[in-house]
Amino acid sequence: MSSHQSIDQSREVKPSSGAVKIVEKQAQRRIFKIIVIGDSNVGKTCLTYRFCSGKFPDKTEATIGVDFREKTVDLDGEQIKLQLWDTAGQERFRKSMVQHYYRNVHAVVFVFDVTKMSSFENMPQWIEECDRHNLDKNLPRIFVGNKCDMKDKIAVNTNLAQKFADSHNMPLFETSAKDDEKANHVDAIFMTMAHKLKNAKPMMSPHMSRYTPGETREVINVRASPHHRGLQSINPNEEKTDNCAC
Ligand SMILES: Nc1nc2c(ncn2[C@@H]2O[C@H](COP(=O)(O)OP(=O)(O)OP(=O)(O)O)[C@@H](O)[C@H]2O)c(=O)[nH]1
Repeated sequence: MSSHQSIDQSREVKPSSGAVKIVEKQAQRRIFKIIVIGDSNVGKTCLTYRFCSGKFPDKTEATIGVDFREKTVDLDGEQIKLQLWDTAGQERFRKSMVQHYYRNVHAVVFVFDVTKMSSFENMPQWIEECDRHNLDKNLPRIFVGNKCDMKDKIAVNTNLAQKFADSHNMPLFETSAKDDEKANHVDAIFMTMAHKLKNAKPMMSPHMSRYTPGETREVINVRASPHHRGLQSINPNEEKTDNCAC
């Protein structure tokens, strides 16, 4: 039995009620957890914000712990919810949360900054971190070079990035969270992932599905002032709350 079916059964509802139909529709919606990882300052927050809110954030600060955003997308008539876990790149802001990132993950987006060679050179370490946390090597993975709008500062050329992506069996996307003309391109990254997930993965684990009917956007262990990014704050001092999907 799928986790969502068990939600349906836990609700006492009358089959003829209109409200029941809504509940059932929500309960059947599949949810996928995608973690976005890479060095600090490469633009993980801006990419997830661009996808979920359709714009480049006015202001960002280093992520503390993890920011959590969601977007529901329509794939061939099926509503799929993508939960994007925007993780802190700075080691000191990751420590307390890191074990939560890697639970029940369905896909990974690796991000580097095309203007910063070190962010590309550190990629093997991010892959190793995934391995250390026993992430299934067959999970869909996408490799993203961000900040392509800074054309005169490009340090990592496409050939090099493509070679790395090929050697790790990942598609490469070079994009810009900032450039409005590339907004569709950012969408394409996450929609490609959604398509891969739709075909590859059946359901959320039962542990996570407890939270599936809600439509709220939440932040776990957020930065000091998340509101400018359109996020809601849970208690920033709590590592884990009842609303935490980890
Ligand atoms: N030019 C340009 N700047 C960008 C782009 N994406 C992000 N930035 C800038 O890069 C800086 C870091 O962006 P963030 O999205 O906060 O980076 P992050 O990877 O989430 O950083 P951490 O939270 O520390 O891990 C900010 O000043 C952004 O404005 C982009 O596509 N082009």
